[in-house]
Amino acid sequence: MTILLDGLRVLSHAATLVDGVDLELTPGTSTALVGASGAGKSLTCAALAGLLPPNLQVSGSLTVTDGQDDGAAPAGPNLLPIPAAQRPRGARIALVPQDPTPALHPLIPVGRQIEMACAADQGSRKGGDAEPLLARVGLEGLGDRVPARLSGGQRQRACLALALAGSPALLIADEPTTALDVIARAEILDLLASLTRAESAPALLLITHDLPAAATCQSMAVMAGGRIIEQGPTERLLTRPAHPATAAMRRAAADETLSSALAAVGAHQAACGACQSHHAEQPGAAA
Ligand SMILES: Nc1ncnc2c1ncn2[C@@H]1O[C@H](COP(=O)(O)OP(=O)(O)OP(=O)(O)O)[C@@H](O)[C@H]1O
Repeated sequence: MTILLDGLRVLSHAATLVDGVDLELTPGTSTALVGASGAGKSLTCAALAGLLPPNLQVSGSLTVTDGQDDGAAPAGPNLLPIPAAQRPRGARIALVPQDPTPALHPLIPVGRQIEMACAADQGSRKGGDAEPLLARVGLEGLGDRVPARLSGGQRQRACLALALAGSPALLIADEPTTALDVIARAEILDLLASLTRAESAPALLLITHDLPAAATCQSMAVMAGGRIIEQGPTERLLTRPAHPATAAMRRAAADETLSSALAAVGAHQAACGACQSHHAEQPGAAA
């Protein structure tokens, strides 16, 4: 199976917001979509997921080709003009939002919400079984809790389970770790990586500003000004970026780490200096 986005353009009146984006995604692989604020990442993903606001015009094609990757299988219909809810089963593209709270019903236990999503996917009135999905995202035994009784990381896991209930060909995670502490962040990145290794795994597209998070993906696409300026294996882009904007992002990420470490060392030395002179002034302090 291959998910092929070809020549995506998104326009708002005369303004071109996304300008000729091509992506090829295969189930079981992970791709990070990175770029500065306003580069066009969210609009690209909204177009992929069939969730663009109605004030925007879209052109290009998005096809999900089923079967073997030998080019023999016919491509499906162009999904770009088809809204998310009307896309055919097996060609669905799920978007996990940055903030899980508004995406979950506040009064319904998350297990029930997942059952309803499974039932909707199967077109049945009976609830589906939430347990396998709860287990897949590490929420075993927590299905009877309403979202307010879950941590931020657990709510993000519940959103992932809801997205997986539709058996998507592609799972898009939009900055899924922004609101999380470092431990929950690492756990969600680990979970996303494990989802792509599972049997009948979807393709994963991770939108992020966070280059260390992008490094957990096999490949990376860098956006600027509505275009993809560079894409390829993550290891190559992070070690030998070809485009100056990718190199600048890499330097900024490295400087950020270095400057915060230096600031922390400086603060520590200042505190130690103050502490030592305080002790030296005390009667009986060792010289
Ligand atoms: N509904 C809309 N109508 C008109 N312009 C829009 C709309 N949504 C986004 N834009 C514009 O399109 C451009 C790309 O926006 P987009 O949200 O895709 O950027 P982004 O790369 O996801 O940024 P960020 O990382 O800050 O979320 C921006 O200039 C933005 O102002």
